[in-house]
Amino acid sequence: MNRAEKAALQLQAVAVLRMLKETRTYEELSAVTGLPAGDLNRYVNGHVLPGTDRASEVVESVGREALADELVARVEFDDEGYVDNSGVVFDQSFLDLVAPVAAETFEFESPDVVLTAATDGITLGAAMASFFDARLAYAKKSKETAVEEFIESRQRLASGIELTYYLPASAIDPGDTVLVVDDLIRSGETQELLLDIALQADADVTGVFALIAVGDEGMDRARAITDAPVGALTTFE
Ligand SMILES: O=P(O)(O)OC[C@H]1O[C@H](OP(=O)(O)OP(=O)(O)O)[C@H](O)[C@@H]1O
Ligand SMILES: Nc1ncnc2[nH]cnc12
Repeated sequence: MNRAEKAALQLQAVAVLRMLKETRTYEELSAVTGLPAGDLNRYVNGHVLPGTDRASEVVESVGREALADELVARVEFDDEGYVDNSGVVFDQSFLDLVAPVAAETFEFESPDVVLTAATDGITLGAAMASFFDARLAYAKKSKETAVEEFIESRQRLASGIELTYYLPASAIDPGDTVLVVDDLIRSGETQELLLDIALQADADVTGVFALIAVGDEGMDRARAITDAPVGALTTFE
């Protein structure tokens, strides 16, 4: 490992520890990592960097299960079953850790474009695009100013209200590979619209990923549209 690789690993470990510290005391973090609370405090505050052996242990321990547990600790449901996931989608460092784990778990091929829906999908989309070194495109419920050409997809929801998403036509080229991501899938209506936009763009979908699936309906709906892998970090019933 050269000096730059060591430094990158050490900083990655600090990012993991900071993420875990959000929902834990130093004593609890010590119990999770097996490292002394005093050392953890110095790492998290940036006064000292962990040595490379400790750093690689910390980074390697953050698999799907650890991130899924963290996600569960950060989301809240209201009385009607709606999810408040701002503790996750407002935390870019957490999402940056999710990207490599999602890529490995679901074996998504590296895409040309990560496609998501504004608003709450954007931070996850940015993390995934950065990990894959891909472009990020987000469809919006309104037309972007000064853009002439859009791909648009419209659907009438169960409520009778029509939902339309617009994507600037230049965002995806024919033949691009596209990974569709979103923070949450419930009915799958949003995914259906995003997949339709990818289809209209003549793109190849390499996968669908959500942080949170509420029930199976949305995931099943996505699977009915694409043969590519469809996965969520956590499914809530
Ligand atoms: O599977 P579905 O039933 O379609 O629900 C999932 C969608 O709902 C939420 O977005 P919302 O429409 O609330 O827009 P926002 O991101 O701007 O809050 C969420 O960010 C997903 O995009
Ligand atoms: N925040 C949310 N929780 C549950 N289902 C949703 N569908 C759209 N937004 C949602």
